[in-house]
Amino acid sequence: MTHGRVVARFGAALIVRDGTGELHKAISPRNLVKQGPEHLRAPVCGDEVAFEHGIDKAVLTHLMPRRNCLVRPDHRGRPRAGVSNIDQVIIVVSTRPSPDWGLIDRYLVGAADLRAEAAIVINKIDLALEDTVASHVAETQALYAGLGYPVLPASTLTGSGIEAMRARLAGRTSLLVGQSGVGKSSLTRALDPSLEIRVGVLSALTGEGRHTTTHAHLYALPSGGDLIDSPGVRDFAPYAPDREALLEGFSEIAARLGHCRFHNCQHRAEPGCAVKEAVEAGEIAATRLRNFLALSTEMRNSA
Ligand SMILES: Nc1nc2c(ncn2[C@@H]2O[C@H](COP(=O)(O)OP(=O)(O)OP(=O)(O)O)[C@@H](O)[C@H]2O)c(=O)[nH]1
Ligand SMILES: [Zn+2]
Repeated sequence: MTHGRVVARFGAALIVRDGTGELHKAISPRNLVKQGPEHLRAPVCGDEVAFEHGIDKAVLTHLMPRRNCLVRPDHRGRPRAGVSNIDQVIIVVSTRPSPDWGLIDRYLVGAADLRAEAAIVINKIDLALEDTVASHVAETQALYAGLGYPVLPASTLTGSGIEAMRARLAGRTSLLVGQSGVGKSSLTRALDPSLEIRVGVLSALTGEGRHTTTHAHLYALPSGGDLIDSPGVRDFAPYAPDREALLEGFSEIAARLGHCRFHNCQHRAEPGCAVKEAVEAGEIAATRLRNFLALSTEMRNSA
């Protein structure tokens, strides 16, 4: 029996990496996992597995318990397991398009929902910007670093910040997320210049090149750590509303709850609201409260 990790999945076909880094084509028996919700039984990218070597394909024998699993609704709204065992969510924003704080806050809650760490990369710092954009970027850095999140400025063009990013990714499994055009693909290539060749190896193994751009992949970085690139989850938001994750994603607001005059305070217009007072005192950013209230409402409505 060999221990391995699922690096990609195409329908029933899996690619599993063993401890030496060698890739194997594999299949999973239907009844590999007999208990639990249907959508969590099949192996996904990121899973730790055990397998036996078969005649032309490896055959999975065990699916190890997951540390976490990103669940997303499919096109019919049913839950589907995406990728698993994520230690860290890397939220990529850029100077152009300029950082969207609503999106950052949503991703932070998503990371908390996974019980994963979060870090923010501000890409394209090489661009000369108008003053308003430059100050918004500086505010972004100050706001989120002030909340305790690592914030890493980077440029795939000059290579600035790429080493710091490698250090941040080493020794764990990270998921890159961020809106279209911020430079996720460029960052992935900057982190691992041999990536294109390795994508080719994967395509050759599966015989289906086009899948490599539409399916989740787990890449071992030469500098250490694994990077998950998953086109389907780039815009992920928590699937199942989770109050605990919301509070963890807004820890500075969570710390004030329970200090308002009214125990059922909605933190909107009530007198004696400790959260609003903190905003007025400049201790909580107004946008953070706005995003917190918007996400709370969203979660209540979908609960
Ligand atoms: N000036 C500058 N441009 C960059 C940098 N990184 C990426 N770009 C450019 O930004 C554009 C988008 O980069 P991508 O890497 O495709 O962005 P992405 O986030 O992967 O986009 P999607 O695939 O749509 O999700 C491309 O034209 C890149 O050349 C950078 O550091 N500086
Ligand atoms: Zn209040």
